[in-house]
Amino acid sequence: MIDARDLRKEYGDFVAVEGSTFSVESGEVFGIIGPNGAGKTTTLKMLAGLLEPTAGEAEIADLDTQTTEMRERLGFLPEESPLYEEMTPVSYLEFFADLYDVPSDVAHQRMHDTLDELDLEHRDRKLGDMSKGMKRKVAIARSLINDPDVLVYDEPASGLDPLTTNYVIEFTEQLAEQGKTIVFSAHNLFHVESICDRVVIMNEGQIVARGDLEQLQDEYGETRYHVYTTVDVPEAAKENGHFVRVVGSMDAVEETRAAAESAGGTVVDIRTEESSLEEVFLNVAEAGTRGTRYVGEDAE
Ligand SMILES: Nc1ncnc2c1ncn2[C@@H]1O[C@H](COP(=O)(O)OP(=O)(O)OP(=O)(O)O)[C@@H](O)[C@H]1O
Repeated sequence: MIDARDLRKEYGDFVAVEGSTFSVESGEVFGIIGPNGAGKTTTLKMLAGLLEPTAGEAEIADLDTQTTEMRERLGFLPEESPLYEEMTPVSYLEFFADLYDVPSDVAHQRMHDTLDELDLEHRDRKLGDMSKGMKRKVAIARSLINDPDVLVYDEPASGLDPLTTNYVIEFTEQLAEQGKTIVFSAHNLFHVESICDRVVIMNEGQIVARGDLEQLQDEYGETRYHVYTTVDVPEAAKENGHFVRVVGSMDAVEETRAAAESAGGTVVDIRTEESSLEEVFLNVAEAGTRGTRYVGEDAE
């Protein structure tokens, strides 16, 4: 559904995004994560046709992202979405429906259905008088007014309280269940982990790791084994009437078993724990940065 090939964006002599190649299948939820300044917003804006790549190209459903036809099939939610303060949610959404030539009866039904799902009241209140969470919901409704197949969401839950954040993340998940293809960036890796099928990790303008969570865990994470014993063993903690020692290898599991048996006890349970996306991310970030970021500098 989405094909990005060798995307590059330069601002003057600064390279914000370099050699970004990835594809997103129809119906997939695809996460772009990375530290501040990694190039996530720049990538998303190139996908949404709002920024022209310096080199490379992106296509959505075989349409170049710089074309109007493609933009009509896409819903973009910017990280910051300034809304027209004097408008109400209804007049604002009507305005955008008009831009997309959505017939007004269809637009009304659609906007109220979306606002119902988002639980947004006070639809005739001025946007300037609304809370940040309410404004975000209106911005989300705007991204859906043309009933797009593809959604590009930049930090959909940025700056929202935990309750509204959950609402927005669950809503995004529902959109995926309805068959929308979603590309989004987020700093909260727990959210990414909970709804993304695949992820790319960006650092300093480049994709430095990619895959589904299992692949990323295999490559950059570690398995921890929680070994439960009936007797105390070195480095064990007491837990619910047993002792538990957390180790990082099967050899250490066997050592723990031997220690328990020599103290007259046994191993009663072994549970495995995989790295979270957050740990994977930190491991990838620690693995190093690329060092050069300016046009003309030799890559290291
Ligand atoms: N218009 C611009 N002119 C010059 N540099 C820019 C411009 N827009 C972005 N940059 C730079 O490009 C780099 C990537 O920015 P981008 O906004 O894509 O990062 P990001 O990963 O989305 O960061 P964040 O997580 O902080 O939102 C940053 O170093 C930023 O300062």
